[in-house]
Amino acid sequence: MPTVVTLQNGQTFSFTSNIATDLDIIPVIDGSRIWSESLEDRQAVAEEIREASRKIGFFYLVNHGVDEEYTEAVMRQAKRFFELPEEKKMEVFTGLVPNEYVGYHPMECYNRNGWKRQGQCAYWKDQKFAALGLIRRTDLSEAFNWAYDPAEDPEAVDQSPPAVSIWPSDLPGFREGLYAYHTKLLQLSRRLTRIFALALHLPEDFFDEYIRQPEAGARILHYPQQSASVDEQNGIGAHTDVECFTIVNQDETGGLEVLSKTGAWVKARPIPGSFVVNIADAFMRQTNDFFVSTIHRVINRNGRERYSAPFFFGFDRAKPLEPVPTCVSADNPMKYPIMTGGEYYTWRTNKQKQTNTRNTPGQRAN
Ligand SMILES: O=C(O)CCC(=O)C(=O)O
Ligand SMILES: [Fe+2]
Repeated sequence: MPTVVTLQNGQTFSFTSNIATDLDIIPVIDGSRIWSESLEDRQAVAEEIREASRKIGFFYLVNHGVDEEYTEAVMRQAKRFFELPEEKKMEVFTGLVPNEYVGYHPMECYNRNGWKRQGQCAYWKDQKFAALGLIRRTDLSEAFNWAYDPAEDPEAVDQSPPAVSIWPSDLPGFREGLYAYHTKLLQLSRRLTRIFALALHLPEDFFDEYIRQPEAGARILHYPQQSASVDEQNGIGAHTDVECFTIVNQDETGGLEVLSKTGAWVKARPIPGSFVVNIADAFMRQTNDFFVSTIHRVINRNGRERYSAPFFFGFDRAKPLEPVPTCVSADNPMKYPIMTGGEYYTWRTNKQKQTNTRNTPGQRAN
């Protein structure tokens, strides 16, 4: 019997086996050419990215130009933060900030894949109901998110938007370490956006006006080693990302899995020095499904603690996500209603925050 799951973007999907395989379906792309002076080189890498983005929606980027000084520093800061006592981390609880995804997301409080039966709910622990099936637990991970801040963007055109992130007290160097990384990833993402324009057979500067003030949030995550089975619990449940594309910096533990088009879970094994890049929902909408936003999850049964740092890049909140002209035609009209980036992100953020079992009605974002 295939398992059917409904995601927060409304999409349903199914898979027949919950066991991930090692199939090599995620291409490894040499990113050095995205920085090349030669348009031919940039077009060549763009064609590889085009194929990856429409077939699987995931690729590894090696030789991406971000020094390991930054990728390692962000992991060190992650370890420092997650080692703090729970009450210290709860000082920056995300439930305190309506509409924004910033701050601390506690362990085992979210349920990304929409499972109904949660460990915290007493009724499912009752013998007579427990007999109805597995007790399913909320995601075994904790996260801290921070947002774009024009003061940390060397290319910012407008310094007026307020910084929305919240920061723990008494953790010197934490904010600085995270923003040093964030600024490098902003630079890489702006460059990649130009390559995505070429990949969509558009002029290279086509999306430039969308990324002067981008939506660019990031998070650090900690996944303890799980002892529960994959059927009972995930590190982060099956989901798609919200913005245009995500750049994931993962440690050497492993655990990220991608759902292939044939319904098999495939391991995105760690490749030292690489980033994993994936297409997210706003880009899939804008390209009228030409690029695919692929379902993924994390299961850490690898015998050690896992840390990761995804960076989520999206277009300016104020701009309508107009269809990409090379992806619509009389025979292939736009499938989605047009809304601004901001309207789309806010809707999705609130949906996600409401799966947090710790939000009290007073704290709930809406
Ligand atoms: O930890 C990872 O490798 C991926 C995390 C992820 O998918 C997310 O935060 O959206
Ligand atoms: Fe994700």
